[in-house]
Parts: sequence; C-alpha cells; structure tokens
Amino acid sequence: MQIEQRPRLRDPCPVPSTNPASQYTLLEKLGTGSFGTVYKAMHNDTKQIVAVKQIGNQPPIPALGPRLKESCETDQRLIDLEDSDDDISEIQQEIASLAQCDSEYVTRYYGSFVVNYKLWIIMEYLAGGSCLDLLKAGVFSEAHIAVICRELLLGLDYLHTENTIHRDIKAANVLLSSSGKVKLADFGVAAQLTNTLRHTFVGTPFWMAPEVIRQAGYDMKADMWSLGITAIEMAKGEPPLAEYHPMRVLFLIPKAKPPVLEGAFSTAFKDFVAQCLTKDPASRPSASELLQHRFIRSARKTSYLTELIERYQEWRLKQPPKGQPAQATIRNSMAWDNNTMRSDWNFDTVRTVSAMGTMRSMAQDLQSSTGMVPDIDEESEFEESQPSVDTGAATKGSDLTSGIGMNLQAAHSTVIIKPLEKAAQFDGGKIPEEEDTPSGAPPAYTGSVRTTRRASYAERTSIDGTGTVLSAADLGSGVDTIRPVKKVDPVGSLKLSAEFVGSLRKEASTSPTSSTNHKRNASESAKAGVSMVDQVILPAIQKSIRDDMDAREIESLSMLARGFAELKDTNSELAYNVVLDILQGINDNPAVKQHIQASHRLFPHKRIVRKSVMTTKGLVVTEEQEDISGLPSSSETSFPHGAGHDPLAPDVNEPPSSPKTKSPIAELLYMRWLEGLRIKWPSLMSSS
Ligand SMILES: Nc1ncnc2c1ncn2[C@@H]1O[C@H](COP(=O)(O)OP(=O)(O)OP(=O)(O)O)[C@@H](O)[C@H]1O
Repeated sequence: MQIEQRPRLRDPCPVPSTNPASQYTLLEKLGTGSFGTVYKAMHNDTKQIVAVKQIGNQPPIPALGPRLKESCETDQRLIDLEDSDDDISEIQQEIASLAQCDSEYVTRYYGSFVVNYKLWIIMEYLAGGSCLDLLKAGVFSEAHIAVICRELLLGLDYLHTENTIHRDIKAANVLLSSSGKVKLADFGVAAQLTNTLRHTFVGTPFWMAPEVIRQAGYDMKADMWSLGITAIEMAKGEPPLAEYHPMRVLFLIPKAKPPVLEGAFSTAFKDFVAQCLTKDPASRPSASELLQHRFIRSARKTSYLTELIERYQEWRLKQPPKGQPAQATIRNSMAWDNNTMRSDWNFDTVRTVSAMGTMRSMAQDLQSSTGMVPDIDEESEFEESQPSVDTGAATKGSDLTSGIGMNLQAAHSTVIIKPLEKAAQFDGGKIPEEEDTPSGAPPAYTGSVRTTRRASYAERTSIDGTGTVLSAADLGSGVDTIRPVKKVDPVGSLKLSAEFVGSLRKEASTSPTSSTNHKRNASESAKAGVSMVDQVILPAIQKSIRDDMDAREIESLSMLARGFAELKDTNSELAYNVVLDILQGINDNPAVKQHIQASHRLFPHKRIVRKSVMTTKGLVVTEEQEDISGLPSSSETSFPHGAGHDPLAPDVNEPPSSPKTKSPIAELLYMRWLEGLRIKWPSLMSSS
C-alpha cells in the first residue's frame, strides 16, 4: 500500500516548517517499552497507518484527545530530551540510516522528528503485535516457534550481511503482521539511543550473550545467543533465570554453563537451542548456518502464525476491563520488594524499584566480575501499560525517589552498562582494585557495600554513611538474588540446641561467677564464629563453585556464602551457634546420619596426611589417606572412637571422645561440651 509509495524521510532532521506531529492522528496506544510509548497513528494526507514511538518525558502534545492525553500523562519515561546534553540528531541519523534497510523481515523505519521535547519515530505498523504480547495467551508450540525462528534467522542474516548487529533480540522485539509475517523491530535504535544518551551500550540482561557481558566482544554471534534465549522464552513463557534480578543475571550468565531447553520438546528443537547457546562465540553458528538446521528446515509457512494472533485476540476479549485484576497468565514478571529484595510475582509489566543498597551491592558483584558498572538511574520511573495486580511490593509514584529506578524493567527490560573507566571518570567514585577479585572467580564478599558514586543516594536509602547495607539477618537482602529466599529465623535455627544451651545457661545463671564466665564464653564463641566462617565455611563454599555449574547452583552457593559472611559480621556468636546447631542437628537425626553413612561408603571423604619421621636413613616422608568425616568407613561397623559409641553425640554424663578425635564435627561438639562443663562446674574446670 501507501507505505512503499510514500517518500521516505531520509533527512536526519526532517522537521518541516509546520509542526510535523500535526501530520499524524494518534489512534490508540499500543504499548510501552523502556524508552517510550508506541501509538497506532494515521498519516493524515495518505491515510497510511503507521506506528509512532514517542520518546521523552514531557507532557504530550495538546492536540491529543482527552483519553489519549490522560494516558500520555502517565507516560513518564526515563529519558528527558530537554535536559539531555546529548545530541539527538545522532539518534535521528541512525533512524535515517535504518530507513534504508529494505527487508521483508525487518520493520520499516520512515523517519523521526522532535516535537515538544519528544522524539517521534515513525515506523511500519504491525497489527499482529509483538511475540511478547502473543505470549500472554500462552506459550507457543514448537511448530510455531520453528516458523518464528526461521523468519528471525532470515532477518538476522539480512542485517548481518549489512554489517548491522541487532543487539536486543527478544520476544518483545519480534513483531507480527496480521497475516503472520515476522519482523524484527528495535534493531539499532535502542543501542543508538543508549549510546547517545548514556554513552554506553545496551542490551536486556536475560537475553545477553556471555561475551557481551564480559565485554569480550560484540559481534553478530551475540544475536544468535539472544535468539536461543528468545526460543526458550517462546517455549516456556519466560527466558531462563527470569526469577533472578536482572543485575544478578548479568553476574551469572558469564559464570555458568549455558541454559538448556528442558521439558517435553523434540531433540531437534533442543539441539537448535543448544547450538544458539554455544558459549564460545567462535564456535556458535551464524544465522546462515542455523538456517540449515533440521528444526528450521521443517518449519511451516508464516500464515500458520495467524493462529497465535487469533488466540491472543480471543484471550484479550476474555480479559476484564481496565482497572480490574487481570487474569493470571503464563507470563510473569517481577516486582522487587525494596526492603527484602524478595520477588513477588506480578502479571504483565511491572514497575521495577529496588533498594539502592541492594542494587549497589549487586552492581559491585557485576563490577568485580565483569569490569562494568551498571548505570543506576536516580530519577527513572516505570509505568504499566496493562492492568496489573499490584502485590504491594512495587513502589509507586513519588515513592520512587526513595528507591531507585534502574534502566532495568524486570523480564522486559533494558540494562545500560558503562565500561569501567568511563564510570570512574564520570563519578569520581571508588572503583575496586583489579586484584579485589581474581578473574574468573566469584566476587569475594566483603560484608559491606562499597558505594560507587552519587553518595547522596546512600542518605536516601537503607545504606549508612559507610555504605553498609542496614539489613538484619536477612539472607535475601543486600547483595544477592531476588529469588524468593527464606529469611533466617535465628530463634528457629537455634531450636535444636535450645534445651542443651538452655540448661547450661540456667546452671550458669546460678553461679556467682556467671556474668564473667558468660562474657568470656561469649567472646570465645564470637571468635570461634569468625574463624569458622572465614577459615572453613567461606573457603569451602568458594571451592565448590565451578564454572561448569548451572547458574542456580552458583547462585545458591553465593547466597550461602553471603549469608554466612553477613551473619558473621552482624553477630559472630550467632554464626557460631548456628553452625554448631547444624552439626548437632545432623548428629541427633538418625535418618540423616544413615544417609551420610551410606553416601560415605560410596564416596569416602578423605584427605592426604603427610608424616615425616627421622630415621637412621634420614627423613622419611609418608603419605596416608585419612578419613575426615568422622563416620565409619566402609570396612568399619562401629565408630572408630569406641565400640558402639557415637563420638558426635554430646552427652553430659559420658564425655565424648578425646579432643584428639579426627572428626572436626566431633571436635566442635566436644568444645561445646567442655564449655558446658565450664559453666556448670567453673571451679572444677579452672583447676583442671
Ligand atoms: N511497529 C509496531 N507496530 C505495532 N505495534 C508495535 C510496534 N512497535 C511496538 N509495538 C507495540 O508496542 C509495544 C512497546 O514497544 P517498544 O518497542 O516501545 O518496547 P519493547 O520492545 O516492548 O520493550 P523495550 O523498549 O524494553 O525493548 C510492543 O510490545 C508492541 O506491542
């Protein structure tokens, strides 16, 4: 139709003498993304239907009708074109060059202009909506995904031969025409916007290739990775690691092994995804190679995709009117609770606000592991384009000033990352030394958050002047994931030893020297807590984190390490008690002990012990394997410390085996037993 006949707006600054906006009538709001709001509009002269993306946070043009005006007024986007000292004409130049793109697999861009502080981007209207929209009605079948992937590969093949990298492939950027044609959208524009406005590059964490996050290179193969993630998104309703905070995902992707498509899918589909998600970009196939994959070659015609459009339209009709709670769909995104950083499931798009301390500390992790600083935007705001269920966790309106808005919008977000040097120049902030974290190793947890820039943030959030996160005994807060985590319940965790410790304390309180003893014992326990955590627990956890692990495994271990480190910093005596309670809990539970013994029989826990003896022939060094589990070895039927007696069991009537026992668990419990005796019979113990 008219689209092809209309002259393209190739002038980088196509602002005619009359207001160019008056040439268009905005018809309806189609949706909202990270940078702006998209409207269906009509070009008044030609009656051509187009899509208009408006970017900027000033009030809408007055010519709008009341309904549109109202909806525009809620569109407070994060980019302020007026305040930006960046050159908008660069963006316009990029759009003008995109207008040269001529492929049936790529959304047409016609041009752009700035009116009333808003950048208007005029583009082809695609009535089928985005794949993200279509996913609201349910996940796609393999057959549908195969068609979409083939069309995306054709689009990427075109862009790559034109030396253009899309940089932001995801379901939200895949548009469908009413007849099922598939078109890539937003290519280059988002990147250019970000480059121009933020001096950085752009991407959406969940879909970003590991080499991009590591800043090891950004080439066309990065688009193939994102395609693999998009395929999982279409099959499962969300990308892998969607339950984690985007900042955490940035940390996990380069560390972990690639995500895998799990579930009842064909081997062809699983293999296609695995090919896309090849970690080494050099070995990752190109678009033209993937077009030859059997999963793609067997794909049907694009008209088959109209089923998805029809299904979505039916789904929409069933939705309650705006203002009423929306029906739960398979597609979820997250709202971050700005205190605990737990995730609360929300439907449709959400606001993303988070405690600065948490963001900052996650930024630290990312910074130390990738050398990049996420750009945390103080004034950002996010809004919902669809009715959403407010869980109460998301912060709204003016509350945003007390939290932060990052350029991160849950599963549907764009993250902006600054190269490290630039961030340092920009902020004058403290950047950790390179040697803070050995490359390739998980970032060491310091127990506090080092502020990187804009110190005033700290005053407005739950960070104290030194940058320490003020959160008590909450493993889920601070530095780690948004994945729902159990809060540490110090009372509950001490239940196991309550009777034991309680009886000892009761005895102690009746003793005249109880106060002094208690203080001394407390300080000893505190010291023990510090050394237990620093010398045993953290190194053990650190040692068990490997690069070939699943992201969830890495994340769980990181959370554990952080929890212990935080607990040790907050209350090292409590850390000591928790560890002992765990050990005692294991010891007191016959079923658990049985499992450990069974596992020990299969995988004996041994260490090499070197002994040196001076003989007449000189120094003789021997090596022996020593059982360090404290449990019977496969050949033993009783505990090594005495027939039928379990040395791990603290028994006030019968002392456990000597402190020379080989088991560290037994040693710890022996120490506790001794401590109990000291409180019970101080005079006796001090004279011994
Ligand atoms: N050319 C178009 N034709 C029809 N609908 C469109 C068009 N472009 C965008 N939309 C609709 O507008 C919504 C918002 O699009 P937009 O490009 O602003 O954000 P996004 O791609 O969803 O997210 P982000 O900006 O974070 O990448 C899309 O999800 C889609 O429903």
